[in-house]
Amino acid sequence: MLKVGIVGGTGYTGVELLRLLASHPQAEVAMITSRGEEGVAVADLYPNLRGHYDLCYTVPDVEQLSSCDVVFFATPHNVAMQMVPDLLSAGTRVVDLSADFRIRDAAVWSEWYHETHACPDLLAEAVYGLPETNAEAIKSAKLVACPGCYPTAIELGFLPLLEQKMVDPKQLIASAASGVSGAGRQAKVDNLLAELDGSFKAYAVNGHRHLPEIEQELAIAAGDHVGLTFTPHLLPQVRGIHATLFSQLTDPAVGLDELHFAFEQRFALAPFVDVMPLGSMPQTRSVRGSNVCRIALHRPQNRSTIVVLSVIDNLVRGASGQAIQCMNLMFGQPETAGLDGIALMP
Ligand SMILES: NC(=O)C1=CN([C@@H]2O[C@H](COP(=O)(O)OP(=O)(O)OC[C@H]3O[C@@H](n4cnc5c(N)ncnc54)[C@H](OP(=O)(O)O)[C@@H]3O)[C@@H](O)[C@H]2O)C=CC1
Ligand SMILES: CC(=O)N[C@@H](CCC(=O)OP(=O)(O)O)C(=O)O
Repeated sequence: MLKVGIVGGTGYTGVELLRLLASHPQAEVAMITSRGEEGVAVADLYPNLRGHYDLCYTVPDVEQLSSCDVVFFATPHNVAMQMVPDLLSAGTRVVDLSADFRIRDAAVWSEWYHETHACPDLLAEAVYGLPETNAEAIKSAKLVACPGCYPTAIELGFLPLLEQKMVDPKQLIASAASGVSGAGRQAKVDNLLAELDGSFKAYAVNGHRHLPEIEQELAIAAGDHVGLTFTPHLLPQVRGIHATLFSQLTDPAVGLDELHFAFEQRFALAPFVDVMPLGSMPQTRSVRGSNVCRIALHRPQNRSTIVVLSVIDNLVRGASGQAIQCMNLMFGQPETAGLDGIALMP
């Protein structure tokens, strides 16, 4: 049994880790932290966990956490980076759901996160936790930096097109919308039902912190610099990301069937990417609660703009599910262990 610790267990990704790990055959959560809820039983805060956990929250303590085989950080940025060096020194492997280790360049990280990086020397060691591109490196990683939720949906949707140089890497556009659980379990006026219900809006149009992360990873896929315009939106629902991705064909003679085949081939061995039949329009509810990313490909009016639709559950494939997928790879478990739940519909 893998002994698991979770730092940040009262937030949405923390409780989603608990929900998913409850049915993992080879992992047991031994420790879960909260500074605000010390001593409270997790099942008292989250009744969906009643009967599955006897655990109570404790305050984060590196020495205690280092008795675990793996520690997940489900915390805001600038938390993991304070504790990770000591955990790694103690031989504990880390899966960080926050943005602390996603960006290779400490100066770029500081520019977008407005803090000085606490351990820039670890950035080169951290492995970006997108299993479809980095599975081999994840297997031996001591520190995995899980991708952001928007980056997961957007990178998977663009990957085959860029890797095969089928589209112009300088002309990429991603218009994406997220459910409000993406903003975490914090008291903010913007997250109130009365602010969200019946409404839809864009935000961070002039620069979202996921932009450098997505461009960094797409540049690796393309083998070239990329130019991305990324516009996030807030959806009046709890879970789900819907990304609509636009790119320009480098060779307009290439047919849609050929592009679709390239996607099918690229993800043939990926247990959590579903390349849908031509003409499909994936909905966020088709992935709600599941670790699957569903992708559909379109070429309107047979012109040279390719439209890719990519949907995920931000809390599962965009965070906790993908983090467990990485843990499975790191510890030689079946990649799908604990993750075979089917999406909830309706
Ligand atoms: N929500 C989403 O869809 C996604 C989130 N992420 C990322 O995952 C991380 C967690 O997100 P989410 O669950 O939404 O966040 P929440 O705000 O819902 O929860 C944050 C958790 O971190 C704990 N925490 C806060 N500050 C500290 C600290 N200084 N030291 C230790 N623990 C702390 C909180 O508990 P307490 O204060 O009691 O200690 C709480 O349990 C973030 O980095 C987020 O960006 C990534 C992908 C998707
Ligand atoms: C709806 C909403 O507010 N979403 C968050 C991003 C989601 C997230 O959790 O960001 P990370 O994946 O980097 O942790 C935002 O726009 O900042």
